[in-house]
Amino acid sequence: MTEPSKTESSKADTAAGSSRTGSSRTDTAAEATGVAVPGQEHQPHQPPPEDSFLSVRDLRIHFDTDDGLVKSVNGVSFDLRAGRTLGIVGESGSGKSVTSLGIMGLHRSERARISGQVWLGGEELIGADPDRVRRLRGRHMAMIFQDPLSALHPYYTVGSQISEAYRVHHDVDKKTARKRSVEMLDRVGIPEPHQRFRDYPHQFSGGMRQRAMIAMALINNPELLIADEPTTALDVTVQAQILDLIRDIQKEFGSAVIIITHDLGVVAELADDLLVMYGGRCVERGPAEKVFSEPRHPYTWGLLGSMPRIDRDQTDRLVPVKGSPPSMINVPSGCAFHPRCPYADVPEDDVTRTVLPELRQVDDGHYSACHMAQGERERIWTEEIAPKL
Ligand SMILES: Nc1ncnc2c1ncn2[C@@H]1O[C@H](COP(=O)(O)OP(=O)(O)OP(=O)(O)O)[C@@H](O)[C@H]1O
Repeated sequence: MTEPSKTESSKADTAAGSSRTGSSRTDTAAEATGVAVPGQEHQPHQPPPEDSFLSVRDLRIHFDTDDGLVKSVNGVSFDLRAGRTLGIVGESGSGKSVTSLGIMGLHRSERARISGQVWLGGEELIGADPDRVRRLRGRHMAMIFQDPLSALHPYYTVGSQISEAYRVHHDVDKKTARKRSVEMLDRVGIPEPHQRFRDYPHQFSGGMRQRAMIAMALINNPELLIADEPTTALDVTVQAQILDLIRDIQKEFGSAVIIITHDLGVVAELADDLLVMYGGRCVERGPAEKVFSEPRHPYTWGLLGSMPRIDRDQTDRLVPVKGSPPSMINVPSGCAFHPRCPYADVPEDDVTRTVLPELRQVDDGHYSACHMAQGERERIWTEEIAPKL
């Protein structure tokens, strides 16, 4: 990977798509990238596949809180090739944002315990020098947050922040950076971008702030773009524009994209692959079309509704699953989904309560972490349960 410019500043790091305050739950006071989870620090290092731009291996992120250890992410692994889009779905609190902030190296609190491996373009990030991670983050990765105010500094004009994000990584004068920033504001649908360039964030509406943050995230044509609910605050027309823009940037620059959303229309439209999270784990993963048409985990069945279809309406959202998400301090034993699983009561099914189901291949490139979708239980699943759903 090309070494980014050495003229980087922390303000520019902010502008390039990392967070001013991180998330509200991310401590920016310390610069450490976290401490290893006890017992996990001796994982053997396996190099990622050559065709993968981002490889995540056994990522675990826990937080030491006054109430106990919050086990937000418990062993997530995947590969993402350049030019591909991975959709991450799951209920609120399933660990989607913590995973993405972990990939970006944005868990800076000393209370964060992080282990596993994150390889970006062949370079390992977990445990790497924080300055190096910051440089990579500004130049090669960008993140679009749910809350644009977390990325925009209130004291600087929107235009100056976007320009600064560009200048940090390109040896250009202010005029050129300004021209490029105005172009980006225009591309994300900000009206009168020349005038709006001089406005402060509070002078923008919520939707415009979201678009300005997207402009800032995309200005350096990031090779990895993580979009966490990128279009939630926007009306349908602007949503479509933003999704088109993400797609255009991806096509033009072959970026790898991770999209986190509750909106099935967005994943159906953008994602090549889907990763379903529950209780900080990946419970199902595979080509989006397969996961939509033949979901193999009862949780995914629940989320998608009983008749999952790839051609869902744009406004469809993930369906709430009966029962409550697990506590991340006392994650249920065995399969964390078992207290809510309508099929955990099949005869002699103690295994769901005691044995953690591994993520196993159930079809070509399609993985499920459900005892029922594996081995002996495959028959119960395919012959008795699936036909009734
Ligand atoms: N800094 C932190 N300290 C303690 N717990 C945290 C911290 N950050 C996140 N958590 C907890 O980790 C769990 C996963 O949170 P995360 O934000 O990743 O969920 P999510 O799937 O992104 O949800 P949403 O869809 O609502 O954004 C939650 O229980 C959350 O409260």
